[in-house]
Amino acid sequence: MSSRFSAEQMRQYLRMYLVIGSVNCREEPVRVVKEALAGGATLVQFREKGPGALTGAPMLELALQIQVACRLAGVPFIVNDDIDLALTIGADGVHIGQDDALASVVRYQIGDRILGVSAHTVEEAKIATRQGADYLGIGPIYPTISKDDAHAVQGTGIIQEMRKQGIELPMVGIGGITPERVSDVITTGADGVAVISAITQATNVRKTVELINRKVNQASMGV
Ligand SMILES: Cc1ncc(COP(=O)(O)OP(=O)(O)O)c(N)n1
Ligand SMILES: Cc1nc(C(=O)O)sc1CCOP(=O)(O)O
Ligand SMILES: [Mg+2]
Repeated sequence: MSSRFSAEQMRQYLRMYLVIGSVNCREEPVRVVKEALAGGATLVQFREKGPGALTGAPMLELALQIQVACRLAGVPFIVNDDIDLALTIGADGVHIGQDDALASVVRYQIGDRILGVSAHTVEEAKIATRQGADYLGIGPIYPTISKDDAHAVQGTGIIQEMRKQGIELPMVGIGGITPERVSDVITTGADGVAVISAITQATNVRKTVELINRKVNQASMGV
């Protein structure tokens, strides 16, 4: 089974994918999300992880506030890692990695909600496809400050390799992506970019998201 969305719709959602948790933000996370949505973020992932991450009721409250902001903007809301949280609050989907629950089991648990899976190799991408993933997160493309246990930097070559080897699933590049790097990520075959710090640490979140969106559009049109 795949999600309620077509692959083409999924590709559109992946274009400017904000990944965010309170740990990543200099200012109030809900405000950052609202600014990013105003700038045209197309998908939002709640990733409450790392030193000082919220737990319990405060974490739930933040998730709900971000979900409401996404609903009002008509943008799907994805939960990272925590399937129970996603099901409890009625999120639009989940993102899991290779060290998280098995994708085929998660697909069964979440029905036709969106399922994103991290893949670092062509083999992992093939397995995730068979197990019902709707999209792949490929990274880290560049060095990242936002994930302590990130794999070795892969460069855009991994995206090119995945496409060359016949991986057709919608795909997003992640890790160290800045507006200047968007073009290379898209032209090598990604449908979009997933970004934490370049947005959450930006002095102007809305303008940064607008710029990334513009770069994704230009690169996908070959401009
Ligand atoms: C869009 C996207 N791609 C990759 C990841 C990383 O997932 P994972 O490997 O499970 O690592 P954590 O984010 O859970 O630390 C992601 N979250 N989103
Ligand atoms: C959450 C995450 N996953 C990665 C992977 O390689 O799978 S890299 C990463 C962190 C991305 O944050 P930033 O945009 O600040 O580099
Ligand atoms: Mg994970």
